[in-house]
Amino acid sequence: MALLDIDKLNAAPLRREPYDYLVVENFVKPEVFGEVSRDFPSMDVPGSVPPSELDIHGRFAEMLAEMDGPAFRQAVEAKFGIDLGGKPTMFTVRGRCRATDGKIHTDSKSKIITVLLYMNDDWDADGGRLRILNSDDLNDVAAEVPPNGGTLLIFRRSDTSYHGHEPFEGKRRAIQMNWVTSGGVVAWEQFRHRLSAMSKKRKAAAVERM
Ligand SMILES: O=C(O)CCC(=O)C(=O)O
Ligand SMILES: [Fe+2]
Repeated sequence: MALLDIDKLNAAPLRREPYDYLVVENFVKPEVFGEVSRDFPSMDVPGSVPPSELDIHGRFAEMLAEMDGPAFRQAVEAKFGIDLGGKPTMFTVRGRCRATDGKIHTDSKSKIITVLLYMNDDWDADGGRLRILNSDDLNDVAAEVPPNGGTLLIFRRSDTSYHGHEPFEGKRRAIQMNWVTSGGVVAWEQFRHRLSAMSKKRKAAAVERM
């Protein structure tokens, strides 16, 4: 059975202002969300981690495979009027938010489309709600997306695709998927993540020795 509600994505309006984006609540079908959430990989590090560094299994693995499959790609292509054939995908997973996360940015130029899929239960906190911004000002808000379980946000990266959120510290689960310009980008990003993970482990070991 499909875990993702592609029909709901097809029916969602594409917003054009301040840049191209759309939001779909309950994109992960509510009847399977609990199982997907149960299989979310356990993560002890903050920051975004590539799936290759995690124990990806069960329903969560099935869901990533669906996101990486042709039905989802074709729906995004139709919605955004874009050809993603031959463009590699890149995934990262986040389990925790640091107080320093959420600063305004547009995403790097190598990203063509950014997909965010949130995996929290209902979100009560004031912080951590992603804002689609009209400018590089966190109060110049076009839309706010609470990272509730199953909510999908997709936007077309551009020099003005400003987004960010008020600080939040603690458990905040999200999957980011990008279609990127080339395979070299994916290799470079994975290398960068590995370096960063190594340096975090070294720091943790140094603290233990103290
Ligand atoms: O977690 C989010 O809501 C957004 C994260 C983000 O913008 C990023 O990692 O580039
Ligand atoms: Fe971003």
